[in-house]
Amino acid sequence: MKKATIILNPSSGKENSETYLSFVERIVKENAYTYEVKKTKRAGDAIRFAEQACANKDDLLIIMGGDGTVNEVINGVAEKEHIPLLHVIPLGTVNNFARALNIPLQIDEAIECIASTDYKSCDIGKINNQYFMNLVNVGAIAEATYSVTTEQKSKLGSFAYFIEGIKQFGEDAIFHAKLEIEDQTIESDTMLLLIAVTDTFASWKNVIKEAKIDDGYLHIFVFQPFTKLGAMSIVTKLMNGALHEHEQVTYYKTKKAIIHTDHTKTANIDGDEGCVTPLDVEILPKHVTVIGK
Ligand SMILES: Nc1ncnc2c1ncn2[C@@H]1O[C@H](COP(=O)(O)OP(=O)(O)OP(=O)(O)O)[C@@H](O)[C@H]1O
Repeated sequence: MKKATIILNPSSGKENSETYLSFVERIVKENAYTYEVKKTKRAGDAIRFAEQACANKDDLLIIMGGDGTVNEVINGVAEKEHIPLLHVIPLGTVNNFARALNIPLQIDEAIECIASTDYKSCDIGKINNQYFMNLVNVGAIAEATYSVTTEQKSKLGSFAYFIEGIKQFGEDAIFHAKLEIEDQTIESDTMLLLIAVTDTFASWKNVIKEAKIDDGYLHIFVFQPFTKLGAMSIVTKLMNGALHEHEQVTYYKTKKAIIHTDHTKTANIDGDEGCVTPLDVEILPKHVTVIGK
């Protein structure tokens, strides 16, 4: 029989992931898997459980949680020789990765996809000694998003990030960045740096049109300092999938970059506080196989 691990984060989203467990177990059994259920209690648990699933040579690893749990799993499996097929049941509030993979956001439908044979080989990003599957951003505006609470996210969705981000606008949010991209060195004052692997940003799918989940590239956007009014036009371009067309945004497509900033900045990795600059970023092409399209 095939082997599966189910990692369940009881604290994700509406905190109702456990109510779906028996349905997941039923579908897993019907598809001829033996399985183990592992419930997370704190940060880092999903990394450990994912490492164990690799060591156990599991065939399938099901993630019942939000983007934070998916990110931990990616960090657990990234360096391993055997990586199980991954499946995401999107139980968070934002679920960017599931959206990028066209996984149904309707939970019962996402559970039924366990039986699907639509597999996608996905790129993941490596940043210093961490991994990401969706998005890294750097800057005070990005840092402000740490203060977004689960309640705000549940009520306002992506707009919760914009509301917190906009509070940070001003001179203090400007920093100097030096980007080494292939044989170019680019220097710029900026308010925000964005590095995307997928086309999905703040729960909006298909807005970073340049980025395909399996194209083998990092998609880097450097935002020159902008005003609140300027931000409106940037958001409009973003929502139309035309961010690169904005005159204050510069776009680079690359497999690798080194990013320095003039003072210590922390990168926000897949929505959570991550590593401190300088950032050594690279793409690992088609590194994980995931159920999705
Ligand atoms: N039992 C638990 N109680 C409280 N927090 C937990 C528990 N288990 C894991 N966590 C925390 O939950 C985080 C991930 O939560 P989740 O998967 O909902 O991510 P998220 O980023 O909030 O998702 P989304 O943005 O999609 O809502 C983990 O990084 C860990 O810190």
